[in-house]
Amino acid sequence: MSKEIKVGVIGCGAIGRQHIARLMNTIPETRVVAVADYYQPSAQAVAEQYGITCCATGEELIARPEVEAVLVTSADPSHAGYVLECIKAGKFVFCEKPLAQTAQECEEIIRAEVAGGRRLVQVGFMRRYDRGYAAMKQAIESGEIGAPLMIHSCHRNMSQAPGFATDYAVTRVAIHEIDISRWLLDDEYATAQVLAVRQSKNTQGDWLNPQIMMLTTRSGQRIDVEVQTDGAYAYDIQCQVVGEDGTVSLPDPSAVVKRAGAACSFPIMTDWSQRFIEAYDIEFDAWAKALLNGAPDGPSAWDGYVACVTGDALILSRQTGKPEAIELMEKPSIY
Ligand SMILES: NC(=O)c1ccc[n+]([C@@H]2O[C@H](COP(=O)([O-])OP(=O)(O)OC[C@H]3O[C@@H](n4cnc5c(N)ncnc54)[C@H](O)[C@@H]3O)[C@@H](O)[C@H]2O)c1
Ligand SMILES: O[C@H]1[C@H](O)[C@@H](O)[C@H](O)[C@@H](O)[C@H]1O
Repeated sequence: MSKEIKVGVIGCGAIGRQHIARLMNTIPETRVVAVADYYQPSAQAVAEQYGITCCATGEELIARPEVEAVLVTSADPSHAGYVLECIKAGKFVFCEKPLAQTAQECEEIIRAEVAGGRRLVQVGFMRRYDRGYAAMKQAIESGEIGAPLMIHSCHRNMSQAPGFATDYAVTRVAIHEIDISRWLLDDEYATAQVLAVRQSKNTQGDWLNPQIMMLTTRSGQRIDVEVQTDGAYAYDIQCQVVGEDGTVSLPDPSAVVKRAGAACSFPIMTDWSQRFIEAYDIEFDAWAKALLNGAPDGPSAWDGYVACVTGDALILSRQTGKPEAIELMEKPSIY
């Protein structure tokens, strides 16, 4: 590995372009050397902007000898295939969430990574790098609020891209709460359930909105997640952990507090890219430093797998109307 990690990026859409700018301008240890996108004009535009290589396919990018690490920011269904290809080539790969579409695909990735004997994969669960969540975890671990008993959380969005569907409320939206809640509680899930709730008139398409998702952990804690996929007043992420001696809550990002017209207010952000901008920077800074030390140490293929198994159970529960058990394979020792 060179001192400046040469990264290839597959997927030059919204987050791909933001991460490319981040890897080029904000993270000193990384440089993007090649891009690919199955919509060629998109990759060409980015390649021209930075004067870098435009590859015809993701596979070609992975195979290029100068590419030392790969960032996958293409559409969800393509993630697993590219991650497997990177493992086959022995290259580090950072995959935006979700790791795969199904738990079976995640198992295949885990088997391939374990066969190589070392971690290559990191999954883009960036909330673990958000200063607010990190401070909550520290407070929980300090023992100050006693044993955590439950989490109340909500994930409210203003809009979704065309083609959205009910299941995406789990696989694209609540997947962040699935990951962050087990990280905060340091426990695995036992059951998952979706509860029906009165539907919002602001829903912009033919899908269920809102949904309430319930999870229990092996030690009996309960997590409730209110998911508004669209039509909400802002992009608002909230989380409160209730312990036996106190609570900790996710702070809002810092903003000027205005007192005027007999009211006190502060603005709330409207989309994820601004709300978590610092978390993404910290996430990639940590990724680069870990690679230079030999291996990624952030969210792993195991974490991507647990998120998929949990998501599958939530989706099944919406059909069966009852809590579904979450059963995991044995955790390999490299995780
Ligand atoms: N961590 C986060 O907060 C976060 C936020 C946004 C998006 N994401 C994830 O990032 C990924 C991209 O999201 P986006 O909002 O940028 O979507 P997008 O639609 O704006 O961009 C996706 C890009 O990938 C390309 N693409 C699709 N399939 C491909 C394939 N098989 N091979 C190569 N290129 C392909 C598309 O042409 C497009 O340019 C998604 O998986 C999404 O879940 C994560
Ligand atoms: O609800 C959004 C999440 O908060 C973001 O972090 C992205 O993952 C995006 O794709 C989702 O639509």
